[in-house]
Amino acid sequence: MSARETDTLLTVNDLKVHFPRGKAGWGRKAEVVKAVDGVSFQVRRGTTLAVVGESGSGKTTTALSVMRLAPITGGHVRLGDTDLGALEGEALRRARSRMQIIFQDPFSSLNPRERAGAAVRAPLELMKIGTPAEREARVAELFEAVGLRPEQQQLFPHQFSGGQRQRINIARALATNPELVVCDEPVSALDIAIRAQILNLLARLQRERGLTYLFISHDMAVVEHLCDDVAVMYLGQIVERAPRRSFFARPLHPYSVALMSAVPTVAGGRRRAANRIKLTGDPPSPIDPPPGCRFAGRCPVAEPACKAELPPLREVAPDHWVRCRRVDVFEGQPRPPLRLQPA
Ligand SMILES: Nc1ncnc2c1ncn2[C@@H]1O[C@H](COP(=O)(O)OP(=O)(O)OP(=O)(O)O)[C@@H](O)[C@H]1O
Repeated sequence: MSARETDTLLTVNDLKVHFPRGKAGWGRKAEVVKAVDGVSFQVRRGTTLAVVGESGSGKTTTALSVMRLAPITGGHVRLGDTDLGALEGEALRRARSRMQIIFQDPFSSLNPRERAGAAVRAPLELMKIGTPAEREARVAELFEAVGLRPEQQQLFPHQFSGGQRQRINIARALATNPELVVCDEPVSALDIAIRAQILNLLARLQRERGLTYLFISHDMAVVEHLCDDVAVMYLGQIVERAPRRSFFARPLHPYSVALMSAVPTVAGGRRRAANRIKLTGDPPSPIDPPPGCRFAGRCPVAEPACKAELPPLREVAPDHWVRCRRVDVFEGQPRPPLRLQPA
C-alpha cells in the first residue's frame, strides 16, 4: 500500500443512492432516481477533497449519504476502519460524533430561539461528552477559535451577521472534535467580501486541528483556493478525479474543461479565460440515464461509440483519473481530445 492509501480517513466505494419515485402499476415499474450511481473516492487525513459539478449532479446526496443522512442503497462508505453503512443504534451514534456537516445556509441551520452558546454546546449534551464545567470550557475555546467574543454566547442567531452565523455553525460542528467535516457549499450564501474570511478560517482550523474536509461546491475559484484533490461529478457519477495542481493545470474531461472555461483566470497580468467550451442543453434525467457516457449528448467531441458504452474511470497520470474514451495517453502524457487543446 502507498503512503496515500494508508493515510486514508474516508473511503467511498461504488456508492449508490437511488430514490424510488412513484408506485409501480400495471405493466409499469416504479421509477428510480439515480442521484448517485457508482461513486468511488478516498480522502486522506488532514486534506480536503472538493466535489464539484452543476446543480443536480449528486454532490449533496453524496455528502448526505456519507453522513448517513441519505440512504446508502449500494456500495460502501468507510470512516477509518468503520463501515458506516453497517452501523445502527448506539454504534452509529458514536460514529456520528467523528463526523459533522456544515450546511450552506447559516441561518436556517440555527434554531432562532436558541442562544449561540447553547447551540455550540448542544452536540456535547447530545453525545453526553464532558461535565457541565468541561462543556462550558469547550464552548469558550471554540468561540475564541472561530473569532467570536465570549459575551456573544448570550446572543440569538438574528443578532449576528451571515458570516458570524456561519462561524457559530463551524464552532458547533467542531464541538465533538470530529475527524471528518463535510462542508456543503459553506460560503455560497455569504456576501463575496465575507467568503474569503470564512474560507481562511476553515483552512486555519484544518491546519491547527488536522481536520479532513469533504468540500461540496459549484464554485471552481473557491475549490482552487482550498482543496488538495478534486472530484468532478456529472449526473451521479465522477467523470474526473485528480490532485488540485494536476487538475487546474490541465483538466482533461470535456465537462471539466467546460466548468473551467466559466472561470476567469489571471495570466501574465491580464484576465483571460481557459480553453473555452460553452455548455448548451441540460443534463439528461437521473431517472433513466443514457447507456453510454452521460455527458455525450452535450459533448463537443463525442463520437458514436461514446453514446453506446459507458467508459471506465482510467488513471491517465499519477492519481489523475478520467472517464472519457476521447482522452488518450501519448508518450506517458495524457492528452485531451484535439479540439479541446488551447489554440
Ligand atoms: N430525496 C430525494 N428523492 C428523490 N430525488 C432526489 C432526492 N434528493 C435528491 N434527489 C435528486 O437527485 C439528484 C441529485 O441531487 P443533489 O441535490 O444531490 O445534487 P447537487 O449536485 O447537490 O445539486 P445542488 O447543487 O442543486 O444541491 C437530483 O436530480 C435531485 O432531484
